[in-house]
Amino acid sequence: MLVTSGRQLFYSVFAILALALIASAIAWYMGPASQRILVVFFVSLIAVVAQGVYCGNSGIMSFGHLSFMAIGAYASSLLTVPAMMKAATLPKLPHWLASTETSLLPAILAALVVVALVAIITGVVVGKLQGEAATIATLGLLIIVHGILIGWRDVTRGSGSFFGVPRETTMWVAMIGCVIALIIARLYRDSISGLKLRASRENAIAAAAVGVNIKRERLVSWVISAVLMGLSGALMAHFLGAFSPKNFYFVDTFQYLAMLIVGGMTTVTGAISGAVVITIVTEILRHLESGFSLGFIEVPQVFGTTQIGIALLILFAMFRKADGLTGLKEWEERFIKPKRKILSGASLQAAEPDGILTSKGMTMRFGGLVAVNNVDFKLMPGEIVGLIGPNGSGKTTLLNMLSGVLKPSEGTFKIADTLLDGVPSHKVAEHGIARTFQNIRLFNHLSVFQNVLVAALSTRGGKDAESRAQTALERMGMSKFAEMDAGTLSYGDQRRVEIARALACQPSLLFLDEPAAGMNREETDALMEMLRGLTKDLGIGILLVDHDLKLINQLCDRIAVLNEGTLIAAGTPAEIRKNPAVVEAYLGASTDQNDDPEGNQGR
Ligand SMILES: Nc1ncnc2c1ncn2[C@@H]1O[C@H](COP(=O)(O)OP(=O)(O)OP(=O)(O)O)[C@@H](O)[C@H]1O
Repeated sequence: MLVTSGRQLFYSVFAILALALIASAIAWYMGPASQRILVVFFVSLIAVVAQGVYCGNSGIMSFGHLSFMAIGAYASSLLTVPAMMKAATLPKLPHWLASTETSLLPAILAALVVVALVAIITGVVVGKLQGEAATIATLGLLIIVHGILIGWRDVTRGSGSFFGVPRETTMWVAMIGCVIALIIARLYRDSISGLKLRASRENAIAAAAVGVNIKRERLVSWVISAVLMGLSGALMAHFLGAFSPKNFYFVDTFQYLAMLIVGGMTTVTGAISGAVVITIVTEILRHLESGFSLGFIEVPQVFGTTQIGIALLILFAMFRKADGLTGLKEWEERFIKPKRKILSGASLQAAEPDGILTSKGMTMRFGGLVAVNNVDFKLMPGEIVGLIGPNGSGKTTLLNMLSGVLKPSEGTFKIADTLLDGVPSHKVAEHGIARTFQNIRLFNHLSVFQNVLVAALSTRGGKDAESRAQTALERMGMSKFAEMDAGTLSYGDQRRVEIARALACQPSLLFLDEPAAGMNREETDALMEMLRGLTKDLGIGILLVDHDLKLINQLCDRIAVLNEGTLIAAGTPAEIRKNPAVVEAYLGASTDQNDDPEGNQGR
């Protein structure tokens, strides 16, 4: 399923086809030299867009993707090189491989299967790592595969040239391959998997909290990008006719990444723009590299002019256009407004009305600091419980444990009879717990609608996702902002969108971490009404952390008080107001609670 407007996709695919055909027609008219440049451009563009599928959507830079290009090149060439040639140049090949001689298409398909298998294995390993560690692992992959290619002489001819490959990548073959790759990359970006991955790139903790299985989505994009990379390698091999491991190492990695960075990592538009700019600059600099005359002065030959020029271009892009020349949006997302069908309102009723949360002995230690100490706690659907305490008393840490963001040092918690301690955040979300964050964690560069849709798609098996997303936005009064980027909204609206995103999960229990922060009194009162509605109409149980004691007192059925990580009191608002331990710890011993029955001091 695709999650973008059909209109936008139609224009995108149409533009890809039109551009490819126009470029091919011009090159065909201009002759063989132009056609050769265009073949290299098309094949390079496949590699760039392939890297974008992983790097752009996941936000993790990969230095290792040329390994897949190499595997695609060698695997397909081993199948297409004539048997007689193989007998002469690779005498130690296994018999079945030495005698196999296929045409280009089956060879490519077989090579892509090999690439996909290697990608699945390496993807599982790389997927265990985060951020820079994952990037370094991809660098390791590049070096390992390069080493294998050099060492496996019987199959690859080592560091020597692998020659005799039929030159079957014509301009039209390269064009078809490129168009297929671009369309796959574009469709992937707006597939359910692509959207979830982009959400995790924006904010991994929030994505997991709404049910996104980030490891799985990264693996999917890794495999798709590897297969496209393999296609690029196979086509490159059958264009060059001869190649060696150094064609798939650092220099070309740098070249393709430069195209991606300069154009814009996250879009197909960016990949195309980057490939065009770098190809033109490379062609110009290559001509200048051997020296040139300015009329009055002779500029001598300078080796490395091309690489230096591209590096300067990257620096320029980093300083002036950090998101690349085309930014974070596809061209059609900027110019063509999506049309959404209004779907009949899906119910956001608590999906597990008997999903009672019970925790026992919850403890969290950060080194020597006990942030939460042996806390027992209960929350039922349909009730609102306030969690209060001075700054640093452990409220957010408790919420983080109960939502799977942090693994408790000790203690257990369960929903109904299902034990959840140690369960990752995305699985906790599937059991009916949704949350918002103290420091707003929206997917800033996704639209408001996409923010909420990700949550709906990732929970309840994705059933009625669009309809749930629309209903959640309506309930929070945010429908009017649906197509705006979430990061551009005011603070208060961002908090409302975060609650709408949590509601789209159709939770039984909702944790709100300081939802009224940044709101004025009027907005806070409206929020209070809205939260009451959630418990009454939908039967959702709310755990509310806030320093606004007026809000807590007026809204909550029960209040739990933490001090220095320990639960010091629990009871009705009236009981808590009279509790001397609370007054002592929370309001300060000198404060007479009767002076302020609304308890506004803690704000
Ligand atoms: N990831 C972490 N690593 C180390 N210490 C942490 C971490 N998270 C929280 N702490 C510490 O644990 C204690 C409890 O922090 P927590 O944020 O849970 O308190 P809080 O009651 O939510 O505070 P506030 O009301 O200011 O939000 C603090 O001393 C804090 O510095």
